[in-house]
Amino acid sequence: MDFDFSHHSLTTDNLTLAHLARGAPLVQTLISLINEVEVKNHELILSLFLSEENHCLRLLATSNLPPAYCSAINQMIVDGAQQFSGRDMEASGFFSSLRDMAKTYGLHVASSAPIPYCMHGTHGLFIAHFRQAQHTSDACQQAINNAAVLASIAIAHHDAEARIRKAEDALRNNETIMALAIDGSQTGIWDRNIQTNQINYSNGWKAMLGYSPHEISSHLEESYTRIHPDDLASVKAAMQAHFDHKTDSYVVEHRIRCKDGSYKWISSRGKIVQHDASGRPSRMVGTTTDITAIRALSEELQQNVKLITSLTNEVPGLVYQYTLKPNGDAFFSYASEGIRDIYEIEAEQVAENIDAIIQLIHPEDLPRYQDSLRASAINLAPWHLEYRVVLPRQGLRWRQVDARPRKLADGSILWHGFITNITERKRIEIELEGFATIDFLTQIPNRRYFLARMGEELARIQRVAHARAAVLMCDLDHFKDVNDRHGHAAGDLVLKHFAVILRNATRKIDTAGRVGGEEFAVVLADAGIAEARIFAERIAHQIATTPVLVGDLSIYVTVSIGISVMHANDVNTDAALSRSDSALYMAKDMGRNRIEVSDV
Ligand SMILES: Nc1nc2c(ncn2[C@@H]2O[C@H](COP(=O)(O)OP(=O)(O)OP(=O)(O)O)[C@@H](O)[C@H]2O)c(=O)[nH]1
Repeated sequence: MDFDFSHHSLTTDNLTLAHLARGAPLVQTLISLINEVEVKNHELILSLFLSEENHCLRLLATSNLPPAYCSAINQMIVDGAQQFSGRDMEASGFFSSLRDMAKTYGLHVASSAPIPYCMHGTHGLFIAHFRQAQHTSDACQQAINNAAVLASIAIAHHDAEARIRKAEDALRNNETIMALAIDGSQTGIWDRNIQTNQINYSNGWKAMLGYSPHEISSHLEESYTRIHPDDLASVKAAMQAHFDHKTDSYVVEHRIRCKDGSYKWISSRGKIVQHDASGRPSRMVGTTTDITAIRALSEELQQNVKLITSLTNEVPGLVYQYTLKPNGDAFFSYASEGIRDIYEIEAEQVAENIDAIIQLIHPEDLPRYQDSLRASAINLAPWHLEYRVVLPRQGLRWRQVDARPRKLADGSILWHGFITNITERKRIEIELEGFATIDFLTQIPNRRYFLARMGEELARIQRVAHARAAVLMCDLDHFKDVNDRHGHAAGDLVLKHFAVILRNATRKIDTAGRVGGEEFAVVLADAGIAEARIFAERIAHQIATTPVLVGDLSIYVTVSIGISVMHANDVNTDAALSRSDSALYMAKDMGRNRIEVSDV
């Protein structure tokens, strides 16, 4: 039996659109649509299935289709959109199996209509059943097609709304995160209309200064009254620089008055974000961050640095930090003002390398200086040294260094230490040493005592007829090489070793002394040239054949010796000494490791 579907479809459209306008849930809208079509034909049962991504059908809306039959359709797989076109259903394998299944539920498949989606494709399809077997009229098919279009609109509308809701949720979420971040960073936001000079502040901005949301006006001029008078010029200059395109953004730190009259330090940043049609800036937005606490902390830090600097500058001498990099680069990472007195240079001169200092160290002390520093680095042992410097203004001066090394993660070594002026102490020490009789290093008579003993011997010769005495000057050969090759400490051991040889070789009536760095002298009482030569040969042989052991090293040295005898008519001790010295000079000249006798 036929029905006037064309009149009916108009009512259905309106009803469906009314549902959409009301924002009714999708399924409710679709069921109302289905009811509207069914109510005009009692034999018709409409059902709407969505096609899933896995090519299955899923029931979305029906009023009268038996649930068990719906579940069976839900399991069916559809192979393509073309099968959904109603008139072709006879040709479709899907519909022939659907028709067989419908019969088991006492129903007859009448027709179907795809639910269009965009230009091509479908959301799914309407399937129409009849309770009695009958022909589907064109008008009926038209009504089903029309319902399919309306369903498509309802589904698209629903999808669009869902997308908008999702975007709104994401935006709200972002806004919440942004608000939390701004709150947590003690930051307020401002927005300035450059042409009207109105500024709007966020509530957080106002709260930062202790104001409630309605307490601050939006006049630019009023904002200037809150800026500390001493900072106003720099704030305006920073703003102008940005307006004049001299800066990418407006950035300034200044003080601002709070509601209670106190001042806070703030960091204000902003940027022009809009221009009017003629290109003039029209809007600027920015942030204001409370940096009072950070400023206070940095001021405290600066005070501490000042305190440490003035303390180190007050300490007499040079307080310093010295760095030795794994690649050998060395420099003073810190040097107090004392460097001007200790080395007569500026800290900057040694901030990158220490050449300026190396040049000032006395050449004789430089090897000791470098050896001891190296040893401190290798053993990570405290560095202590007394050494001489030759300064442009002060001349020869004594310095003492004391420093502690520490190894850093990158392999560098860092010393913290100080260098003091010990010139006066050294002067007294040297003076006192003059009064002493024993040489500290070798523990044999020193030069002063040796000359005194020589004087006594000369007096004896001048007093006693036929009395004799021989004078030997001994100088170790190439001693500088020993120092250079094995270090100063090894050189000291060699000096001590030779002193022991001399002490063991001399009698009570003889005197052996250290008269210079590596120079030794001997007075042999009651001895002439022949006895002196035998003595000289003995000690020369001993030193040449008994090595000094330094660790695994055996250091061999030789000695050159000059011999002369004292004369009763010598005016002083210098006479015999200088004759022996000339003979020694000859021995050196003739190739070293030799004994030469003065012929005078
Ligand atoms: N280890 C050590 N070396 C010293 C001491 N006093 C002086 N010297 C060093 O002795 C060396 C003497 O060197 P030179 O005068 O050039 O003589 P040399 O190398 O022995 O050469 P010749 O005498 O010509 O064979 C210098 O390098 C001094 O630094 C000391 O107390 N200990």
